[in-house]
Order: sequence, then structure tokens, then C-alpha cells
Amino acid sequence: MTGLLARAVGVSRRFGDTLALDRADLDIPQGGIVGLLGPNGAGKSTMISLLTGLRRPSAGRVELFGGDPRNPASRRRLGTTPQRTGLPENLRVGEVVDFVGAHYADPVPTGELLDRFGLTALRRRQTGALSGGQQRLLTVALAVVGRPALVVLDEPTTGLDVDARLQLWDALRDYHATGGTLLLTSHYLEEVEALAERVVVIAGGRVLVDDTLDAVRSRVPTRRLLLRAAHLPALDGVLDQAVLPDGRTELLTNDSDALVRELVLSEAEFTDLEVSGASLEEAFRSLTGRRDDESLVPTSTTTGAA
Ligand SMILES: Nc1ncnc2c1ncn2[C@@H]1O[C@H](COP(=O)(O)OP(=O)(O)OP(=O)(O)O)[C@@H](O)[C@H]1O
Repeated sequence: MTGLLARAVGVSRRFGDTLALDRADLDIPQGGIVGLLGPNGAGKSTMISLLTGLRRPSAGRVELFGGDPRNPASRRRLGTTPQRTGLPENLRVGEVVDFVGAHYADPVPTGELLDRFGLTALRRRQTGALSGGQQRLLTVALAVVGRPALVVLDEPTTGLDVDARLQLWDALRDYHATGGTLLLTSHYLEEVEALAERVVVIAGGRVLVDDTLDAVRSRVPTRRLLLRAAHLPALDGVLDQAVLPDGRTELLTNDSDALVRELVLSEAEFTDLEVSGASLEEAFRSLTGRRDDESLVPTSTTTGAA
């Protein structure tokens, strides 16, 4: 149990008839960056709300720094920002950071924090005059101003343009480099790839995959072959196969060179071969959509899978 900053053990959460989480397990050890990925409605925000004490599980157990997350004392070393945050409109950016930082024993100095988040030029602007993306950057900056041991962010880059997204990624990497632990949710594998060392895929309220980024990447198809063939033998390198409405066969793989060699050596007759990158998000959708397919969905490595 030592070294775990947060943990969910067999948690379920019901909203009326909806089972938002279904016996899900999640451990957040000290020092890593964990990306929680999944499609809309997967249960990501619900998991975050349980870990940060905003909601109570219907069943199972949640711990934050060894205590109940609903107890304010357990949240003292937590930095978080809800998806929507109200900022005092008439205060200037620098004043808000000063104000929030003043609640902590050792806050990141305002100038340094604004610099890290690319907000220095906006220091004297009233928060009511910030764009949505700038407000988002500021709220995430406020989540780290107190040098929390754990930062939990729900879709931190939603609505940000490319530059702001890169700026935020850099700031989060800085936070991690100073010893911080980060849990973030995202719809985007790209974002998780850019930041996380560990990936947890959640769908239908269940944890489907919990592994290192590299291990997860090796299991999801990243390349797509299209071809026409009357008969194809079973090919080792195929992770997923489908016949499209236009009659072409789609083969998903993570090594298209090896699969093409295998295809040629099989002496199967084919025409119109095309090779392209499978969208990683598509690949994840195929992963999350195939809960019953053991070959595509590796066993979760979380503890105590129910
Ligand atoms: N307060 C609520 N009342 C009723 N149903 C809810 C509530 N909060 C979440 N749900 C339902 O629980 C399920 C999981 O929702 P959750 O917000 O955790 O998913 P998510 O993975 O964060 O989705 P998204 O990526 O769209 O934000 C969904 O079916 C959602 O409609």
C-alpha cells in the first residue's frame, strides 16, 4: 500500500439506471503520469470525481493519501480542477494566482507559474477578458500553484488550440519533473502518448487495459491494409479483420511490413493493396469496442480484478 497516492478498489457508481462504473480498480503510485483514456460516457469523469472526493462510490472503496477523499484533510496534497471553473471576473490573472497561492505554505512564485503556463503577457488582464483556452490554462496553473503531490485533471486540453495544448503539456511535464504525480483523462491517445508512461483504458465503466504506454501501443493496431481477395488464409500479424461494404478486406496490424511479407509468402491472390496508418483513436475504439475479444483485449493488470 505504501507509495500509493490514490486508489480505487472494485468501485461501482450508479446514476439511476446507469452503471457509470462497474467494479473498477485503479492504483495511482507516486511519481508517474497516468493517462485515463476512453470513449464518451466510459466512466472517466466519474472515476475522477470519486478519487477527488466529489462523489461517493455506490460500492467498493476509494482512498486518497490513505484516507477518505471526502475528508478535506485527505485532499490537502491534491491539486485538481473541475471541467468547468468559475474565475472571479474582475480580478487580474496575477492577482488570482497570488490569492490562491497565498493559501499554501510554499507556493510556486506567481511569475514563475505564469511563465510555465505561457500566461506572462496576460498577467494584468482581468480573468473575465480571457479566452476560454486562456481560462483553461489558468485553472490548470491554479491546480499546481501549491506544489501538490498529486494532480488530477479531467480533459485538461479540451477546447485549447494547438499552441496552448503544447504549452500545457510542457507545464505538466515540468510539474512531473519536480516530483509530481499526474492523473489525467483524455479522449486523445495522442495526448496520452505525449505525456503518460502508463495508460488505463476504460469503457462501459470497466477497466479494460492497464499497462505501460509501450505495451499498450504494441497491442493496438497502428497500420491498416486494404486489399481485394476472394480467400485469405489466417495471417499471424492481423489484429483485426473486416470486409468493408465495397467488398475490400481491411486488415489491422501493428507491423505492416511483416504482414505484407506474410501475405506474399502465403501465395494468396490479392489485388489493389493499400497500406496506410490506422488512426490511433480508431485503434482504441476498436479496442474498447471489443470487450469480448480476448485476442484484442489484454487482461487488466490492475490488482484485484473482480
Ligand atoms: N450526474 C449524473 N447523472 C446521471 N448520469 C450520469 C451522471 N454523471 C455521469 N452519468 C452517466 O454515467 C456514464 C459515465 O459518465 P462519465 O461522465 O463518467 O463518462 P466519461 O468517460 O467522463 O465521458 P466523457 O468523455 O464524455 O466526459 C455516462 O453514461 C453518463 O451519462
